[in-house]
Amino acid sequence: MTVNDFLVDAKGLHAWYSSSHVLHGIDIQIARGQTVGLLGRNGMGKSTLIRTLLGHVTQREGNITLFGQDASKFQPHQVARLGVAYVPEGRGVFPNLTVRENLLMSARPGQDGRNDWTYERVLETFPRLAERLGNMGNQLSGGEQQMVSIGRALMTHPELIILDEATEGLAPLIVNEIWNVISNIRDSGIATLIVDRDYRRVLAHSDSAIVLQKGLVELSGSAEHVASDSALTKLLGV
Ligand SMILES: Nc1ncnc2c1ncn2[C@@H]1O[C@H](COP(=O)(O)OP(=O)(O)OP(=O)(O)O)[C@@H](O)[C@H]1O
Repeated sequence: MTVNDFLVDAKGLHAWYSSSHVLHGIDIQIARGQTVGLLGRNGMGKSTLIRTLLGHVTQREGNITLFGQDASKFQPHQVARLGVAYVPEGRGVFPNLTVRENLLMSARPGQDGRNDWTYERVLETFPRLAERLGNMGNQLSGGEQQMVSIGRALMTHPELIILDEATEGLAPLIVNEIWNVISNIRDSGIATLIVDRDYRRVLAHSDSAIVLQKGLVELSGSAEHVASDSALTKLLGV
């Protein structure tokens, strides 16, 4: 694999919130089309790692290469422009825009002109949304908001989608639907970084995984390797 095959190649990442040192030298790589699971107990630094890669955490050190470019000092809009879509914890749906407006607001073709995730395809993928196109964001259930958020991300034709706790607090049937969509995304060749509490499902849907403990990578490798490591359950506190 050549260097350019990595969409994300970050080395020695440190991050702080004021004087609180949260990431202590993390390496993470995501190859084109690859799904990477990011695991760790609460407060171990998963969201901070994501927000550091995206440029939201400004007190940071280390080297971040995104799509072959030095992005160590990039701001969030520069990262988004490269083709990185972020589905944040809490979903980020606009409450006073309709489902239709939420989906269409940021739609754009991919870097290479790719336009396969059309509005129609998103509605086929999430039939529930097709029934609620005129509803406001704040009239949607948590699951529907999550679907809007993922649909909107797909309509930006990203090379990489980052899903932070996409199934958090959702009913089991909706959780299954979201995981099916995650499989479809993977099959369609979009790289994905997934954070989710259900570590078994994360590992079943990932090519590789990294497990954080107190801002450091304690375990990493292929999903099979991580799943079979006897340290895993202890690191996750399960
Ligand atoms: N905005 C912030 N200001 C100060 N400290 C923060 C902030 N966000 C997170 N932290 C702290 O940074 C550490 C890492 O938090 P982070 O949210 O990255 O963990 P996480 O692994 O994503 O856990 P969770 O699943 O609970 O979100 C924690 O100690 C947390 O309290």
